Amino acid sequence: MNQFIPALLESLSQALDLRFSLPHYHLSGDDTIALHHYPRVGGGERNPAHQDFGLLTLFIQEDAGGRSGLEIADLQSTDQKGSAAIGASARFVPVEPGENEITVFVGNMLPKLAKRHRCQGGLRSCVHRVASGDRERYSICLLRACGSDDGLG
Ligand SMILES: O=C(O)CCC(=O)C(=O)O
Ligand SMILES: [Fe+2]
Repeated sequence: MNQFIPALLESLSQALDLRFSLPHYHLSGDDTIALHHYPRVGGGERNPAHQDFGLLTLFIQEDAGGRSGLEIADLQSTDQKGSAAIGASARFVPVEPGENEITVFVGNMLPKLAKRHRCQGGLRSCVHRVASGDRERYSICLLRACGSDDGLG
């Protein structure tokens, strides 16, 4: 993990055409690993629409076949702001990663950093939720934060 994460972040810096190096902002970062177990639920949401606080979130989710329940908001489909209002108005799109794939979400801090570095590209924090489903679901999320001295908290 110690080598993989910086290499992945450097690749993302290039792919997103950022004018700064993402690994730099992680050297002193406080990270959170979240292990989720969602029981089967017939209706409603298992995790309501929200944005993650950090720079990026990396997900590994089991491939149990069928729909996992993880969905992202199409931010073009609403002019609302804030995750609750977006959650109530946006169109949601299922995220179905294949085997051995990692899903990467933009968190709240990355657009702020991009703005600070005057990067183009209109990065926006990903609004996501876990919908109901007739399968149990497990996921592992690594929420990457900035260091506390980066002034973005
Ligand atoms: O379990 C999932 O796939 C989503 C979890 C999540 O959104 C989070 O931990 O912030
Ligand atoms: Fe999340």
